[in-house]
Amino acid sequence: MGKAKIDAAFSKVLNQGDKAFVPYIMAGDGGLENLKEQILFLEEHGATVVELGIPFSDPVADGPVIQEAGIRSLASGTTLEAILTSLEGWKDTREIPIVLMTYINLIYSFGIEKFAERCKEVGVDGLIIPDLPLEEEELVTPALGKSGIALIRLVSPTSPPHRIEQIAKRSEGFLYAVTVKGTTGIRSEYEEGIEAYLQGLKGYAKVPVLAGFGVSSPEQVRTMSEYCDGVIVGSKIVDSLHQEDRETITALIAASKKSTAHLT
Ligand SMILES: O=P(O)(O)OC[C@@H](O)[C@@H](O)c1c[nH]c2ccccc12
Repeated sequence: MGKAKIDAAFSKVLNQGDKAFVPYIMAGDGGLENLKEQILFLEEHGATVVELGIPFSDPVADGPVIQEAGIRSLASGTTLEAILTSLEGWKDTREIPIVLMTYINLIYSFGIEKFAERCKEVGVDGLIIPDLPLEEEELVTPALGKSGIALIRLVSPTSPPHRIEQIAKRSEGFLYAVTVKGTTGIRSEYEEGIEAYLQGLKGYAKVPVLAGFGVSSPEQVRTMSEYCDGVIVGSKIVDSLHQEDRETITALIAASKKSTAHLT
């Protein structure tokens, strides 16, 4: 459970020569009653860990596709407690580790200690809290440490080097390397810099380094994975689930596997 479960999932994938693939989905988009089927689908098709977004009224770090998914989810009545209860109901059915992506406000109003305990109970293995800066981490790290839940840190190319080093050294579960400055779609201009940036992170991090933001095609999955341990794909997965286009999802996951690495 927890951190150890995430570590084991990455070791397994990386030891067999594949790259890690972490899909992001918004809990309750398409109805919370479908969460189990959605996650088991991702597990069955070879995802390494699922990043599960909790819908929130003020999602400052989410892009437009994810924001829309959050609005749909909230409109269908999804609550944090209902998500946790759903996860608890079938925790023995899944093997894939679950990482919740949620803002600090939600955790704070739930109660930090209570939240960490509840996460452990329902089989949540890690947390991503995008609006929790390094300086404020102490707010949650004692409770998470006690429950064995990994705190996944994010770094971005705009973080100053000493800060990147500090964050990377503390990383647990995996290090989330944001690969774009600002908006997506200008990847080719960054390619050279990105390679050095990701390889630099690998030098500091004690856990796998995964690249996220703007990865939306099998080709990008392969290219980005060359420089690190794998990728996180959000908007494209959320959009494909919403469009009921499961083939796009399986093709993205397949691109992280060694056996398809030669295909274009
Ligand atoms: O959507 P993209 O470009 O594929 O990037 C993943 C990202 O959306 C997902 O990990 C995420 C959703 N909300 C976030 C908030 C902060 C950081 C990351 C996220």
